[in-house]
Amino acid sequence: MSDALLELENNYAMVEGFEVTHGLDLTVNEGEAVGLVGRNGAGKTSTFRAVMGLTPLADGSIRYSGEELTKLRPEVIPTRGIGYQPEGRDLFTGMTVEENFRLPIWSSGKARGIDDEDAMVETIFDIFDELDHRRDAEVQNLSGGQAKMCAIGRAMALDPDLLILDEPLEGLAPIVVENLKSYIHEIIDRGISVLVAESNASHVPEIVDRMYVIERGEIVDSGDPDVLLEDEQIQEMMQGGG
Ligand SMILES: Nc1ncnc2c1ncn2[C@@H]1O[C@H](COP(=O)(O)OP(=O)(O)OP(=O)(O)O)[C@@H](O)[C@H]1O
Repeated sequence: MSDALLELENNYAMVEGFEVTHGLDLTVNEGEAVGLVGRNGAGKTSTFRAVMGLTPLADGSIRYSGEELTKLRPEVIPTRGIGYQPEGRDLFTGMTVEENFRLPIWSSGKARGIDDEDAMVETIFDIFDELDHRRDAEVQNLSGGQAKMCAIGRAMALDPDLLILDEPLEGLAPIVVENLKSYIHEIIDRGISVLVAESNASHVPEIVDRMYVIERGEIVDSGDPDVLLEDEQIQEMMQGGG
């Protein structure tokens, strides 16, 4: 028996009436950190949005702990244990850092079986200790690195078993990238599985155990990130975008 947590099989994701992934298969096993690497426009975001029920599939299945997700409404999916950090600076503006963490718990904490809202919020601030003194800051006033931390922290609010991160390191200064990587390592060390998209493949071997390469909506290779990134064809493919 496999210990698969998330299983995408034969996915054809549709965006604005166009098929943007073509028979995509991808698996994340329990406790695993997996990368999805490809140029901008390759289909990483569409794949993640399909998992979260935000982009429809023309065909295929997405199972999480054996349950078919494509039959669920999008608001139910995080309550099954999947946290999602969308690409970019997508936070609840006009609200503080702490309110961004509390909002998912207010709306869906009960459905996820979270009894102690305060304890959950403090667990997030324990990981992202740098945000502790900014807890009352409105999120639009955060630096780029702090905003990414807040977005990942918010994705942790429903105590996920799997965290999906869409380009968490994008647009950050090198020192901030190192900082973010150490936070992601801490999350992995806590036993949370991670699926992370990156268009800059160089960061990925330090974070993940296994990686998929996506090109024009298809998985073209998968395996050990260090080995894949040595491959000249993959190096060529990654250049000229991302
Ligand atoms: N709103 C949209 N309308 C039309 N086409 C779209 C839309 N969003 C994405 N696409 C197309 O879908 C394909 C996959 O895009 P997707 O955003 O999933 O790729 P990506 O690998 O995540 O890249 P990026 O990092 O740039 O978001 C691309 O060809 C893109 O042009």
